[in-house]
Amino acid sequence: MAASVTVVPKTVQEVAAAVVEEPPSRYVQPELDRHADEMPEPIPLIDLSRLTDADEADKLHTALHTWGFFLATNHGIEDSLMDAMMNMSREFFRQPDEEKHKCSNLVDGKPFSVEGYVNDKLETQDQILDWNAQLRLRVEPEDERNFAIWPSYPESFRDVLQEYASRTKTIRDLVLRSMAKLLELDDDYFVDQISKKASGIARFNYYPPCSRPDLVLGFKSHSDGGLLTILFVDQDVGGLQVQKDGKWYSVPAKPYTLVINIADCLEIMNNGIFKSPIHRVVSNAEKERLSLAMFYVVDGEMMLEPAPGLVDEKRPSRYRKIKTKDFIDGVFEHFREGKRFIETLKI
Ligand SMILES: O=C(O)CCC(=O)C(=O)O
Ligand SMILES: [Fe+2]
Repeated sequence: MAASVTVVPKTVQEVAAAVVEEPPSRYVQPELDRHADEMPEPIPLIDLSRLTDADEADKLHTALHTWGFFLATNHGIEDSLMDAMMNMSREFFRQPDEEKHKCSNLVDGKPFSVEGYVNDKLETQDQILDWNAQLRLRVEPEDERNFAIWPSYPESFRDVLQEYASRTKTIRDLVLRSMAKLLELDDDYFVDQISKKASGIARFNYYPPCSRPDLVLGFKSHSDGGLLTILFVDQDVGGLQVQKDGKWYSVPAKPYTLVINIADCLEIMNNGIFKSPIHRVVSNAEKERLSLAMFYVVDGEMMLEPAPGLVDEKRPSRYRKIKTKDFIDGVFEHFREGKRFIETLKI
């Protein structure tokens, strides 16, 4: 086992700015095969304004069953709000380092919080880092928004994010209700699991171009730890790939559509009927890429377990019960090593 160390690396933006030819070895993925196939059939594009129609609900069912991902249109967020959100993010990341560090998650040089302009903890010497800088901000519960750490530049960042977050929360509930219906649960089953203490994190990802995209990953292979993720990807810059039956497929970037995926807590709650997809992001040499992922989780004190209505003799519970907080801690620990904690809970 590698010796444990706590080293705070430079953020990837600082590293990327200094790199001329080769990325430092800490970022180099051994034997990376970044190839992905075209999807045999495109990921279904779901019209969220028509989810009560049987044909649209069927499409959602197919998407969740096949990919765990779907593309969403007519989601209720105006193009202008999406543009504003992405532009704010771009402006934030383009600031000089000392400005961004005002939102740092460090105290005395050590990471203290999941929130902020993030420096990930380096737990071991051989941990490989992603070619990706992040700003993470808690948006739920609303009364726990820590504005002290939210960027004050660009000036309207705060208002735009609050508006954006109120829209994605509505989308979250709409999708959770549709999923419950597809699983023949009470429509509100999943929504009712979300108490006032449930959290929502906005994660702004910034992927600098990399001179050697064949050596690094923007985001290493993982599944999301929460309940549901609502992702908004920069126009025209691809890179997201999803795994199915051990093969990688490219997820197309489509302007003004959202990419929504099931995450691990929901896989447990639906007893593995819909899986939380494994995905990653490959880097590119020319263009910077941005994305904004809204992660929704249940309250940390809640016990995670399959919905009783989805457990019977034919389909016994497939996951061990666990407190959500312990689950999320396990997700972070395993992610650093490129592993998935959910695998350890399978019965
Ligand atoms: O940037 C992307 O397309 C995906 C980001 C992602 O997977 C994540 O933030 O968990
Ligand atoms: Fe993800």
